[in-house]
Amino acid sequence: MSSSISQTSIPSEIITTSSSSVSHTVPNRSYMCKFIHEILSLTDHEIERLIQSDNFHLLHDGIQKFYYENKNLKENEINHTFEDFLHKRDFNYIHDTCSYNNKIFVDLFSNLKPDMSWNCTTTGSQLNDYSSCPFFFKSIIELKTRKLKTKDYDQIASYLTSILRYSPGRKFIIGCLTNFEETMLIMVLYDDTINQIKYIKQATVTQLTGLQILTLFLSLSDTQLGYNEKFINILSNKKIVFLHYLGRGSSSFVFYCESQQEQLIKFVLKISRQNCTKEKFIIEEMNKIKRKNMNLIQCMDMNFDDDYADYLITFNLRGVKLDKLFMQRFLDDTQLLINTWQQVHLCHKIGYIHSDIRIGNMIMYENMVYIIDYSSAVQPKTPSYYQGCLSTASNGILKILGSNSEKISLYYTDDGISFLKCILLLKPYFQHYTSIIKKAIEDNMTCDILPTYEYAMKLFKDKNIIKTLVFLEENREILSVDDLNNIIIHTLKNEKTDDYHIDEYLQKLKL
Ligand SMILES: Nc1ncnc2c1ncn2[C@@H]1O[C@H](COP(=O)(O)OP(=O)(O)OP(=O)(O)O)[C@@H](O)[C@H]1O
Repeated sequence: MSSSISQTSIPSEIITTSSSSVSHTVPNRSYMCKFIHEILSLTDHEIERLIQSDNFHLLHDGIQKFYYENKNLKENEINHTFEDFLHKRDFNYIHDTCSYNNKIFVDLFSNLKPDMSWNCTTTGSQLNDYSSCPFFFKSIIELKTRKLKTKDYDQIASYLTSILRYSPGRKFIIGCLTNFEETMLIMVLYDDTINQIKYIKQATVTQLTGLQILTLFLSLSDTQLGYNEKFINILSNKKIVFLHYLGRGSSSFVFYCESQQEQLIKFVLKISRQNCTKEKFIIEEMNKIKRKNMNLIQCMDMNFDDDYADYLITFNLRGVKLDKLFMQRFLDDTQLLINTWQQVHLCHKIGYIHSDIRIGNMIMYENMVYIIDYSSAVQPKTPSYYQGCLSTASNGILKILGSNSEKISLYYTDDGISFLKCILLLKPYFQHYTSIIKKAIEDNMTCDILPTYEYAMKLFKDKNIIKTLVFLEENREILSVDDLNNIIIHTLKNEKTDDYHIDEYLQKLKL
């Protein structure tokens, strides 16, 4: 399988670890080179005017003095000293984050720590829990005390990418890499049309000195950095208070919140870089046709009435991830499995394929399992870039992704296969292969997943669940929603019985 998989989709989790924690490094990241004025969308003349201004001179001379006084400091010391320097000059919102440990910050950057973060904080000069949410970041500065290296570009580019991929509607972000004598601007852009991130670095040919470029960077406005405050305003206008951070997906952060308007309503808020209208629509349509007592997640109408409201979605219940004990119950309790599957079937009934069925997209609430995250859902015969996870994708999908990176069509059966693969990955006899698949995702070696499934499915060909999987793979393109439902329910009901002749049942269906 080619590396194209990692470009068109964001690998997702296997069991509990978040998909996006897998890797923020893109192998062989390629950069376009542009002049400073192109990166900043300014003319040479505008840049010239800026650097002639009194404010620029004042800041530039201050940084120069700072540099000469502190050039012998160690890297971790210089961050802190530079923070002090900036705060004294009213740059209150740039923080030394070398050792910042807040959970959201740690999750956002996958345990790595940018040197300095330029945030939009509501609480003055202190970083607090929620000001390290991705959509509060304006930029990142990486401070080095040695010559800049290629790996430094990659490091800052991955920080900027993390912010960009979780910032609703944000098109680009500009960061700064400096050792004071040399400064480089890096721009990361999101091209929604081709679902790809692009990297731009500043051309080394420039008349400006490192200190001038750094001063110029610090003088940039929010808009020039790609930051848009309008989105944040919705949250403050609606007086939404964040109570708990619940987790993140590959394009969203999720919080338990309280609305401080008339009624103190509590709800789950997902803030996504992607438009959530489709996900909202699907959940609402499913709720219209669901049976009375069926467990199903619901959206809440918070009247966000704003352009940016499309990047927000609210849910009625706050679940928890399936823990070890519950996963065991999930495996043993046939009725629980059927209830969970029925939510996927309902999604099919309204004409959508969930396309990201995995344990990480199941939450537990009052002893029931709820399927979440309908954001990757697609309609059959509608080619699109695959956004689901790879660890539970059907072999059919894995094969196609291995040979091209174009849009692909999915089938309802793909969800059935993913559902059974979720169970398979938890089975004791499959654990060796579960580890291989998990490692393949972590190491970005997604090409190993398909052969692992193919090999293990031959090895365990007598297991009932594998017999169904083989049948579903063979008939992936032709099974109707109802046939698929019957097969899955039949398999779940009979999966644990030894004298079960699934072949006969499946052959009957084939006829
Ligand atoms: N209702 C909820 N209750 C508790 N936690 C939730 C809820 N909804 C989402 N979460 C948490 O937030 C995480 C991200 O949510 P979700 O999977 O919907 O985001 P996403 O960005 O669309 O994900 P994906 O990576 O699949 O594209 C979930 O894995 C889960 O941990």
